[in-house]
Amino acid sequence: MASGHHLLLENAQQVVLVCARGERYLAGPALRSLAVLEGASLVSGTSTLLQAGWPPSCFLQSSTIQSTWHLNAFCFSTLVTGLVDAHTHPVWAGERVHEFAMKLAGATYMDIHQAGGGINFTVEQTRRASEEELFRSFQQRLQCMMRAGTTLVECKSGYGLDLETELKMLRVIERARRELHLSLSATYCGAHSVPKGKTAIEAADDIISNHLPKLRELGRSGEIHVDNIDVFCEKGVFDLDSTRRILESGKEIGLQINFHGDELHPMRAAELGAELGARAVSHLEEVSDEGIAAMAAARCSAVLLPTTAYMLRLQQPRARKMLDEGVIVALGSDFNPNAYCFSMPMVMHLACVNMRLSMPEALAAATINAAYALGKSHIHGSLEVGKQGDLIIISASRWEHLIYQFGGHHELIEYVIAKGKVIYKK
Ligand SMILES: N=CN[C@@H](CCC(=O)O)C(=O)O
Ligand SMILES: [Zn+2]
Repeated sequence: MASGHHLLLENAQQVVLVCARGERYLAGPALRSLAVLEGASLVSGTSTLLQAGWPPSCFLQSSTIQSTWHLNAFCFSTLVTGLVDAHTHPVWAGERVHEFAMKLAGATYMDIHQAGGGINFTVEQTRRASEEELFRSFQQRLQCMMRAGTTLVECKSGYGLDLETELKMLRVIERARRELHLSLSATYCGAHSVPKGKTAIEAADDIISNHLPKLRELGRSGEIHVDNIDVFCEKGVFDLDSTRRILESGKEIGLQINFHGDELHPMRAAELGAELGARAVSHLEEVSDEGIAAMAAARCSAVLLPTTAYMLRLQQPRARKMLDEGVIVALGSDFNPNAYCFSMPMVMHLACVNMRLSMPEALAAATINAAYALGKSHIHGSLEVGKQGDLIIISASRWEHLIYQFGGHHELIEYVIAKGKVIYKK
């Protein structure tokens, strides 16, 4: 064994790099086959082993590795780059299992929302919860995501709506970023719903005049780091004009635009996202043909959320048309009290069956393309030199088992490794 490395994984059946030429995303024909090494080994740490003549694509670098691991005899194991979850709402209090029963009995998402349930119900519970309480439940949810193979996760605020509670949520996300092993992308989603007692225009004014200046101040002082800005652009929530005003103001203070659009009604949100230079628009069940073309041209990624369409029995987003037109398709779990799913392997399975993605398309959407949607594909989303050493080890001869075995990820995932360090062992 050569010296100088920190993590050496030998004799894997397959090593799934996803891509190997520094691509920032995969779209079009590049999705037909992923970069997979057969019968390979991998090292994460220093580049010493390059001298031992190993293929350079097997070398990762991480500056934060604490100890040396040497895992051998993986002849029945496959290494896969860590999964990226591009859309979650993981910080909240209370529960909404009763609403699942209402939906099964025929209520729509908007029936429940307009009757004061849904997001507004969770807002009341979250406002009452202490920061510590929110952190504890958030930490447990991140653990569940991690055990399902997620190593980078987007985390939204948006169950506060008032400045005080939005900041409480963002502090919880910031604490997790500093204390826990997973990588996080923080999203300010103060326009997730119109708060009681305000119109959408008043809520937008409050966000633009009060929330965003405070975020800029806290970002400058280093107290809270926010990456993205989000709005729920939907009929009866924020219309296109209010959405535009909020997103433009967010962009002015340096946030990446990444918002909910064209979910329940066609809103021309995709067209807006393309025009504003958004990194991503999520949902898109009701996207127009023009919206798809505009997103492809603008390299604005589509974050598709198979759990939502499944849970709410919505029409599926037209993923095949998006892929055929060259849109960068990413996936997210949409974990929230409405769609309670931690598992990106299950999300990929649903994307394949219900949205007709191939397995390579689904894995790219849950790794390099999800990282692109978060502006992080230069360090996440594939196993390549210079990227963070995030990967999972599954007990299977081929990576496709991770998607094929629906709900089987707990049995399959043996190890989760983040920044070159083992953070979970089954
Ligand atoms: N559509 C808006 N937001 C969430 C649902 C949040 C909730 O119902 O609490 C979503 O992405 O599905
Ligand atoms: Zn959402």
